Amino acid sequence: MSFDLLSIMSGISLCPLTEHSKNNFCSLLEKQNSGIRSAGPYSLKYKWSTYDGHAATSDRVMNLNWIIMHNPLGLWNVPFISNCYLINATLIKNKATRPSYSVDDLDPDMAFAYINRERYIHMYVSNRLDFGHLVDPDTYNIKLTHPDFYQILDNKFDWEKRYIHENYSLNFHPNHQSQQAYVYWFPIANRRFTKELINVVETYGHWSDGTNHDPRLSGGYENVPTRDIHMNQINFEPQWLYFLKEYVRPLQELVFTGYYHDPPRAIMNFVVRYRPDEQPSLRPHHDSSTYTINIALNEVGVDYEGGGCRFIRYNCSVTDTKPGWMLMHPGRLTHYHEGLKVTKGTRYIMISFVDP
Ligand SMILES: O=C(O)CCC(=O)C(=O)O
Ligand SMILES: [Fe+2]
Repeated sequence: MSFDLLSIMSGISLCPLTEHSKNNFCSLLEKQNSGIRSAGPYSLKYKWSTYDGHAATSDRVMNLNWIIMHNPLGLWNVPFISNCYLINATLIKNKATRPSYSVDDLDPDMAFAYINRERYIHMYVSNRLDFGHLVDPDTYNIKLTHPDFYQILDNKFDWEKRYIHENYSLNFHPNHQSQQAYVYWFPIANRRFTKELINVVETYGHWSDGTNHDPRLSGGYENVPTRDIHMNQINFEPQWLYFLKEYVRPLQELVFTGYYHDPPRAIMNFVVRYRPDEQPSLRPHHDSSTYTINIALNEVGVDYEGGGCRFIRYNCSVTDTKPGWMLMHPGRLTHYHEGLKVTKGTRYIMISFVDP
């Protein structure tokens, strides 16, 4: 645990604070200078049901959830706080009120709250200011290239704000979807998403060799090989399937009406890399999917030249792709297609064969 002494106000916060949080803490304290205060950077998955016997009533559990939902705003006297709080320094100086973390076999946070209650030291939660959210140390892996990118299952709220395209919700406006030959086009991910995904796969670096022999597949054989990295190779498969369910499936239901498959299934989820001197193009084929998604990860004319996807039956080529925009098209039978030749630079796309 790291200690962050707040010099302006007399207090100690038991968690590293950002400048923004510090300022917010200080302005809170100016208004109410007493006791021990927890100010809002909750871990989103935190369960409030873990009080010891003294504090556990279902009423209280209800109330605390209510506070977290920001309704109504205020300063709340609560029986239990943990993870991130500010303690008035006078409580620490005085031996009789100094925090203690050990009582019988209680966990340290339970013991801390229990002793405060026994001593009539009030603990407060404020939800008046937004302090952001704590990450869950059990799932936040700082060894990953982009830990936040992996947080979709643990903190969907922040993940969505960080990675989903700012115009995603416009896809659901009537008549807003655009298509040609039943190839639909949607903004879905932002530039941070596309850049971080490229970084993650390039850092991993084990691209397939582009031959038909592919030990990653159950049959060991790939009929139409690309140079790619699968999501399970970067330990992102559960996260990716959740992305398909939460952000891709609703768009599919919008445009291919009457087809429901929740959750979507997908075994083949991979980033493809095209380069003139490696694999510049992909021969005509059908995908083994009910529908396929194809998200552009970088920018034509800037990062590469050429490239794109051509649907042969309709003589329809999509070459003006934009990073974070997703093509969605039927996989089998009608949408025989090819990857057009990249003549310069590197083109990256993210592909999923959904419901094979
Ligand atoms: O290059 C493209 O956009 C098409 C890729 C593709 O068809 C595939 O990976 O199955
Ligand atoms: Fe394909």
